[in-house]
Amino acid sequence: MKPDIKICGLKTPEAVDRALKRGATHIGFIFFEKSPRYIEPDLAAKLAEPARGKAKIVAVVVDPTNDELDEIVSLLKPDILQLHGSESPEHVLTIKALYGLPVMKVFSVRTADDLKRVEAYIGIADRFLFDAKAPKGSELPGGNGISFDWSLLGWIDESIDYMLSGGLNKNNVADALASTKARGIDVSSGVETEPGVKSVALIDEFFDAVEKADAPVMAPGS
Ligand SMILES: O=C(O)c1ccccc1N[C@@H]1O[C@H](COP(=O)(O)O)[C@@H](O)[C@H]1O
Repeated sequence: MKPDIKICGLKTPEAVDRALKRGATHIGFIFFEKSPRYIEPDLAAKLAEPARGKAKIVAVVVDPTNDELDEIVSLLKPDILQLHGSESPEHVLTIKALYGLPVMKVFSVRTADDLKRVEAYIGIADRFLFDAKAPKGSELPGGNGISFDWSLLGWIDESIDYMLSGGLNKNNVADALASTKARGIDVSSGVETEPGVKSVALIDEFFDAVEKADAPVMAPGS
């Protein structure tokens, strides 16, 4: 089955356009002010316009207040809220009830312990996203361009719908898909020339790598 592909941290019409042309199923906008990918909600709304009905529009927020969510939801009208902080199951339920939107809850992973609380969110979060835990000293909870040990996800049942992120790029995405049961992949730094600067060439190369990974292996002579 073809994986969902989310290109995250978009800030230009060129990058949005290329992601859509290549078949991104999700495009993400970052509403975390310390991020080099931060974008004002009104600008994100304009950039997202060509994606409506073609790809899911994802608002990435970190321990958001209701005021922040009110502004983002009313301007951007996202399809999904990506909760990338330490939102409790109760907070996720409150957000879902307030905004009526599906939630993708992020778990930041370095060790097996980081996955202990997943069960508490089953039946509450609509989807999970497993990302690498930020290195010490980083101000960003995500978007650090580093991977984690994917074998830690081995116990996660196939019935659990999750995306994978953290340092994915054209060189490791095939391996990531082969080594996990991720139904989707999410990339930001891996399609950038520097933090916050997306490259259409790298977006192309990322999609090429996913397509190659997905292509059936032909028997010799066939
Ligand atoms: O990208 C950011 O700056 C960011 C800031 C705050 C929360 C999440 C952020 N990005 C998310 O991080 C992952 C993986 O990024 P990368 O490919 O390792 O750079 C992705 O889910 C982004 O949504």
